[in-house]
This record gives sequence, structure tokens and C-alpha cells, in this order.
Amino acid sequence: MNNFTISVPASSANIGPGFDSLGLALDLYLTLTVSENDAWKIYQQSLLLPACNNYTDHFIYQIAQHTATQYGKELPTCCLTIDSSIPLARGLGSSASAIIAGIELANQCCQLHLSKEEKLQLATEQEGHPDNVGAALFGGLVITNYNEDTSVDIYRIDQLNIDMIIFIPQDELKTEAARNVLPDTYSRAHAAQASSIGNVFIAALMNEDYPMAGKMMEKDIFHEPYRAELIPNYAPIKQKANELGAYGTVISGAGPTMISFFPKGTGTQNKQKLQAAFPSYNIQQRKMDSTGLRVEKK
Ligand SMILES: Nc1ncnc2c1ncn2[C@@H]1O[C@H](COP(=O)(O)OP(=O)(O)OP(=O)(O)O)[C@@H](O)[C@H]1O
Ligand SMILES: N[C@@H](CCO)C(=O)O
Repeated sequence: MNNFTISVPASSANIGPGFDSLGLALDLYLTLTVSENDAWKIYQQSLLLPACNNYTDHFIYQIAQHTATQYGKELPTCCLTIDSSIPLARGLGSSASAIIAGIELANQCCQLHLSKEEKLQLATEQEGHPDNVGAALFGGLVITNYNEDTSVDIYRIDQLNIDMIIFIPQDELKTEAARNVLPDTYSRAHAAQASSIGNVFIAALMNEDYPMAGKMMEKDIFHEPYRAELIPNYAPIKQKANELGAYGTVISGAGPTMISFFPKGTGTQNKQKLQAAFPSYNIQQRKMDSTGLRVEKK
């Protein structure tokens, strides 16, 4: 086995009305440097990574082991050096990136020769929905459909002429907790209204009509109204971004990070103003990652 590096981007799911369906890859990365070794060793270089004393408890190892077993293979012992700029449990797809990294680790180490579509299917089965894993794997903005009885259908937009700003608060919010506040069912009228918002949103994005896309993203009724109370400064962040000319501001994934979409060229100046307005936040201007999962052999 040659040494190699796996790199997987962060992602922002939903973008308002695309609950469990839309994902946007962002230029923050989880990286694994892998070499064959006579015993398992995992070195973690970033303070953003969760502490782990035993390799068998490591989420990425568990996903790799599970994938190898699914294909009747044995994972060779490896030395992993893991680094990350993706904050955990903030709505930036950290678990999806870890799942993709684990699947790719097994793919490389066990020579599974998995196609991207097969990786997407495996990752979606692990995560439960294809939005974050689709973006992390393919890069760009992905539009997906999945239910437990079918394979994942996916389209991709790889060009967005907008600037993006993310607002990362200090405290975590676990996806599970943010899913627990959602209704189990929606009435027909509610579902029809919610999906019509999503339909116009995608049409607006495809036509680069960003004012309309911003209007639609803020009209979501699938998840935003239920989660707003869990998100610190939900209304003030939207209001301030709106005053500064944002097309729209929504919860990133399950939160608590929020993401604003600004006219191209206005991100840098607005980032400074927003950081001054919300000093306890880690506010960053980010770009879309257009590549997704990368493997570099040494
Ligand atoms: N690099 C990693 N290594 C090990 N475990 C990880 C890693 N990244 C994420 N995890 C696990 O996933 C959990 C976070 O997943 P969760 O679904 O709550 O949030 P998220 O994926 O960051 O956000 P969202 O799904 O809303 O975008 C962490 O608490 C940790 O258990
Ligand atoms: N679509 C998911 C993303 C987070 O995993 C949600 O909003 O719960």
C-alpha cells in the first residue's frame, strides 16, 4: 500500500428549503495522511477534533472497518494523522466529512475500487440523508433525492456567483437535538407550500437570480421556524446581514452556525462589519469547494 492523503471538504446543508436534500461544499477540510503500519496509530493534529484514546472508538476507523467488512475485506493496520479545520457539531457537516474519509480509507486500503455513486450510497446509508455527504464527495452545490428503498439521485451546480459568510457560535448543537424539535408530519397544504418554495429556490439558483433565491431561502417552512429558538442570535444575525445587503441568511445544516449569501465582491467588507457586530462569533468568509473528496498518492 502506498502512502496517501485523503481530503474532504465541510458542507452546509439545507440552504433554507432544501431540508435533507441540498448541500453546499465549503473550503474547510478534514485531512487524513495514511501509511501502512504494523499496528494501528491515530495522531490528531487539530484541537477541533474529538478526543479519542483508543483507535477502535474512533468514528473514522469505525466507518472504515464497517465498509471493509461490508465488502468481505480486512482493513490493514495503518498509521493515520488527522487534521481538520471543520468545527464539530456546528452545522458544517463534520460527521459527513468523517464518514466520507472513513469510506475512502477502506476504499484505498482494501482496493475496493468503489465508484463515486457507490460511495455516495454507502455514506448516505450511514448519515441517513445525502445532503452533506453528497456535497463532501462531489463538491459544489448538490441537489439530491433519497429514501431508504432507492439509490440516491443527485444533480450538481458548480458555479455560484456570490460571496458567503458563516457565523460560527462558540457552543455546539448536536444534529440529533436539532432534529428532535421538528414535526413528525406536515399537512398537505404545508408540504405543498414548503416544496413550492424549494422549487422556486432551485429555479432561481439555476438562473442566477440571487435576489429571488435569497427571498425563497428565507421562506423555508420545513425546518427553520422550528429550529430558530435553538439558534443563538437567529433574528439579529438575519437582520444585520439583511441591512448590509445580504440576499439571504439561513441556518447552516442543523445549526447553530448561520450562513449569509452576499452579492459577489461585498463579502470582505461585510465580514468585518459582522464580526464587529457579533464579537463572540467566529465569522468567516468561505468559498465553495468545487472538487469534493480528493486522494493524493505519495
Ligand atoms: N473528524 C471526526 N472524527 C471523529 N468524529 C467526528 C469527526 N467529525 C465529526 N465527528 C462526530 O460527529 C459528531 C458531530 O456530528 P453532528 O451530526 O452532530 O454535527 P455536524 O455533522 O458537525 O453538523 P451538521 O450535520 O448539522 O452539518 C461529533 O460530535 C463527533 O462525534
Ligand atoms: N439535513 C440535516 C443536516 C444536518 O445533518 C438536518 O438539517 O438535520
